[in-house]
Formats: sequence, structure tokens, C-alpha cells
Amino acid sequence: MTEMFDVTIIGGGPAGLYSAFYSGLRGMKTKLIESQRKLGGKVLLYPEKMIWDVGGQPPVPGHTFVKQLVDQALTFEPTVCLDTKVEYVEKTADKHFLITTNHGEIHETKSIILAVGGGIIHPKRLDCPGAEKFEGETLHYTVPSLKLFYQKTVVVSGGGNGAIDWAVELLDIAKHVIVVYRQGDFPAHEAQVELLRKRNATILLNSTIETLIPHNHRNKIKQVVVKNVVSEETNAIDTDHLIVSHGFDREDSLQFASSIQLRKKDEYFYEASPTCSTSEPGIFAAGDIINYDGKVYLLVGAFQDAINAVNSAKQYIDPLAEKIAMVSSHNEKFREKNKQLLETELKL
Ligand SMILES: Cc1cc2nc3c(=O)[nH]c(=O)nc-3n(C[C@H](O)[C@H](O)[C@H](O)COP(=O)(O)OP(=O)(O)OC[C@H]3O[C@@H](n4cnc5c(N)ncnc54)[C@H](O)[C@@H]3O)c2cc1C
Repeated sequence: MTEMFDVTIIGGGPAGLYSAFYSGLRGMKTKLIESQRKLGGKVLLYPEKMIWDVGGQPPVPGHTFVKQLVDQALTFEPTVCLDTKVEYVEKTADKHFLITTNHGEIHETKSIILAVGGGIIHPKRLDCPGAEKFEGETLHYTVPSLKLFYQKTVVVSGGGNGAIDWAVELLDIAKHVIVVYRQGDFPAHEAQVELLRKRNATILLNSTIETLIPHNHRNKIKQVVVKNVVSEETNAIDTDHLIVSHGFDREDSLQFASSIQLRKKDEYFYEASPTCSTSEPGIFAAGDIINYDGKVYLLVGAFQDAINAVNSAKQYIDPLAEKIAMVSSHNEKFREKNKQLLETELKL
């Protein structure tokens, strides 16, 4: 038999990471399984974007935020399995769960927190012949470092929040920002679109990228050929970099045994209560994968869900456990750390 855990968290994004911290705080033996090689979930897609909207947290770039989240998640030393995709979940006669991964391993657990976000996601590739040879060099699906674009001409393809946020961020860094979008207007936040229009960005609506023209013998883009879908005119634009933000393809390979009755709101979201219980006793959920009235699809929403999911899981495995949300001062682990921090503070 494999080692039994109190809770196994599937997904190592913000919801899963904070669940791992909080379940440690509640004294639960915790395992976290993540399909990617790195923890951080979707925040890994925006390492250089500044995050402003987490209460009490000064603005930090995504990569710093991920580091802080991971450090916090490891506080109570959960077992972490990286590069491991959960494929199948079944329930045993004694109401425990068996989780099968792509490596064929079986993990045993008393409860589960689903924190799989939008599933395993991959940025949608540019539909343009030969585009893959420019990837990583001058064609980007995430922005690894803003420095790369300093004083460069950058074309951003896409019109949603991801594309427009990048374009706005680049206004102070790049020499020139050109946004190409296939529809007649942007669906992104109005205030951001307004900023783009007020500053010197070039906006090409009803337009798509048809071809990428390389520098001689090099895997660098020299020009993008843009076609206006209304007039059918084409135009070659000199560029140093191309950022493509066309959304994500989603891989949802997680299957449940037919005896597990997990209700979905639609093909995407699992139905959950505000205390993050799903329709299947013993399975709880947190973050972008669930839907209930008032659900907030932001980092803070994922954190609140994580607390509720952990508290519900704790109640499931120990009905006599405290119902109220615990605060960090209720844990021994912090006593020594608090002492050290206080001593440092008093010396100042
Ligand atoms: C471009 C962009 C910018 C954003 N900016 C902000 C912002 O400024 N402020 C803000 O509050 N929010 C922002 N968000 C939203 C925020 O990132 C999400 O709400 C948050 O990441 C949701 O966390 P999650 O843990 O639910 O899901 P995710 O972050 O999607 O993490 C889910 C994890 O589960 C893993 N997984 C999935 N299926 C399996 C499986 N079968 N087995 C194992 N692992 C699996 C995935 O690999 C992934 O790591 C932004 C989102 C995007 C896309």
C-alpha cells in the first residue's frame, strides 16, 4: 500500500500553493501534485507583469510573486510531485481516494482539493507557416523579460486583456508598439485600450498576420506581413519582436471513476459551494476551476477558496475539527520565527 495523506492537492498554481500552506497550518499531512516542472500555475505566464491587486502586498512582478508563494507553500514541508499529471481518480470502499498519474503511480489520500485552474494550458500558436522557427528568439508567447524589448519595435498580436496589458506595459520600454487585432474593436478593459489610443501605439484593427519574413539566413523576424481582412490589402511592417497573445489551448485529461458524482456548471467549471465543497463528498476545489455565485477569478479569490477548501477537507476527515478559519498565530511553527522577527524589529 502507498503512504496515506490527509489531503492531496491537484495543481500547483496560486490556489494549490496556498492550499498547501493552509493545510499545513491546520496540521494536515499534505501532498501537492503539479503537471509542470515548476510551481506557480498561470502566474508563470506573466513573470514580468506587475501584480498590484493583492491586498497588503506591495506591487511585485509575477516571478517574485511566484517565489513568495512557493516559499510560503513549503512552510510545513508538504510532499511535492512535479512533472506529474493526475489522470484518474477513484474512490475506495472506505471513502478514501486513489489517484493515478501519467507515470502510472498511485497516490492514496483521505481527501482531495482540485486546484487545476483551466487545466493544463498551452498558449495558442500563431497560425502562420514556419512561425515555430522564430520561437524564443523574436516570436514570444509569454514575456520572459521586458529588457528584451528596450528601444525595439514590437508588434503585439491579439486584442484581449493579455495582449493589451502587454502592449500598455511596453509603451514606456519599446521604441514603437504596434497592435494587430482581427476584429473591429478590442474586447479588453476600456481604460487600458484608452491608454493605448492616447499614447503613440499604432493600432491595426480588422487585421491579421499573414506571413513572417526573416532576416537573411537567421531565425529572426525582419517584417510581419499584415492583411486587412476588410480591404484585403497587405502591408509589410518592420519589426524586432512579435508577441502573440491569442489565448490558450486547454488540455483536460483528468478523469473520474463513474462512481464519483462531480457536477459541472458547464464544460469548464466544477460546481462548488462558497465553502468550496463539490457535489462529491471528500473532493473540494479552489481557484479558477470552480464556479459559485460571487466567485472572484483573481489571485485573492483563489486564496479565499483555498482556505475554505482546506477547512472543508479538514472537517471531512475529522468532523470534530474547528470550523473557524485559523490564523497563523495558532501554529507552533511560527512561534520561533515570530520571536526572531520581533527581536530584529526591536533592534531597529
Ligand atoms: C495574463 C494573465 C494575467 C493575470 N493577471 C492577474 C493579476 O494581475 N492579478 C490577479 O489577481 N490575477 C491575475 N490573473 C489571474 C490569476 O493568474 C488566476 O486567477 C490564478 O492563476 C488562478 O490560480 P489557480 O491556481 O486556480 O489556477 P492556475 O494558475 O491555472 O494553476 C493551475 C495549475 O494546475 C495544474 N494542473 C492542471 N491540471 C492538472 C493535472 N491533471 N495534474 C496536475 N496538475 C494539473 C496546472 O499545470 C497549473 O499549474 C491573470 C491571469 C492571466 C492569464
